[in-house]
Amino acid sequence: MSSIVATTDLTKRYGSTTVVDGLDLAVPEGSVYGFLGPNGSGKSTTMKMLLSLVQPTSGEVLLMERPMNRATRRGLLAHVGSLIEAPPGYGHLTGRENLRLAQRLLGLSERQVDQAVRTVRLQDHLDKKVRNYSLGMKQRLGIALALAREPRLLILDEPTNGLDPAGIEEIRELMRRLASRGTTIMVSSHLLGEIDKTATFLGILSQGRLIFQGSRADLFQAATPDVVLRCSDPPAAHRLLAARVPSTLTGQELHLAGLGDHHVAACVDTLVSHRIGVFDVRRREQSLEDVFRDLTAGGRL
Ligand SMILES: Nc1ncnc2c1ncn2[C@@H]1O[C@H](COP(=O)(O)OP(=O)(O)OP(=O)(O)O)[C@@H](O)[C@H]1O
Repeated sequence: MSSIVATTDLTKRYGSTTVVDGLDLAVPEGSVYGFLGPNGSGKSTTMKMLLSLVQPTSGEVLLMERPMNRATRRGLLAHVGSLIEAPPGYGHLTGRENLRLAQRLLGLSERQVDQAVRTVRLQDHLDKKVRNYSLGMKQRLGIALALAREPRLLILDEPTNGLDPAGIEEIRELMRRLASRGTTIMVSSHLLGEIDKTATFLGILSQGRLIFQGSRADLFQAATPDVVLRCSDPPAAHRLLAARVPSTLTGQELHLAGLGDHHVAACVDTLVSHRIGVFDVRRREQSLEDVFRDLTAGGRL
């Protein structure tokens, strides 16, 4: 699969603070790439570097397999639509007037604008002033402006921020529709649940570093779920194992964190050799939220 966005060692420093730290991003063509990370982890800065709105301190950006630089920037960005931070649009103008402005500015056809408006389902609200739009409508107008040039790649920074559940679902549904037509979407969020169901690929950022990149299945595989162990003498087992592995005693269950299969076997061995009967050993069921929380809290992987 070819990468429509690829970065090598992409880094941004402000003074002595590194806010984006050596990113090697690979966004597969045709994917919905969920770019996740807590607030302040560097998502917006990264997206701005991809769009050449912020100059990287070091590293390289390839869009559509071509390096982004002063000479290629204009040509490459003609294939990219974006919505970064606050939705664009002049409040004192109507939706239609805003679209007309963009149409003239970007040299778009009537058909392109019409189609974009229909895609975001804004055709019945075009004569209203944008300042009277709901946040969801403003976001949809922003996406329509980004879509009108029929981009191969759409970069959306927290498009569901501040929306109510219905608005969030609308944006999700829109992303799914666009993806099914072949547009690659890179979408950021600090809330996994908001893009989890839409994203086919995930990149997770923590303190400027990419701590995971891959499919959802890869993520589950890479994160080691806790082992839950029941045995004949939980307090004794806890005393025996706590020195070697992070272990907590919850009621009659012992929870062992971050253990690979061989370590689990070694723990069971230890218990049995101390005449503690092992009743049950299983991996804890975990949601994607748990994995995300563990990863971003501990910065491990
Ligand atoms: N122009 C700037 N000068 C100095 N520091 C900056 C600048 N822009 C961003 N930062 C810092 O870089 C860090 C990452 O910010 P960024 O906006 O990229 O994070 P984010 O993951 O998008 O978070 P959020 O969701 O809150 O926007 C933050 O600590 C921010 O304060």
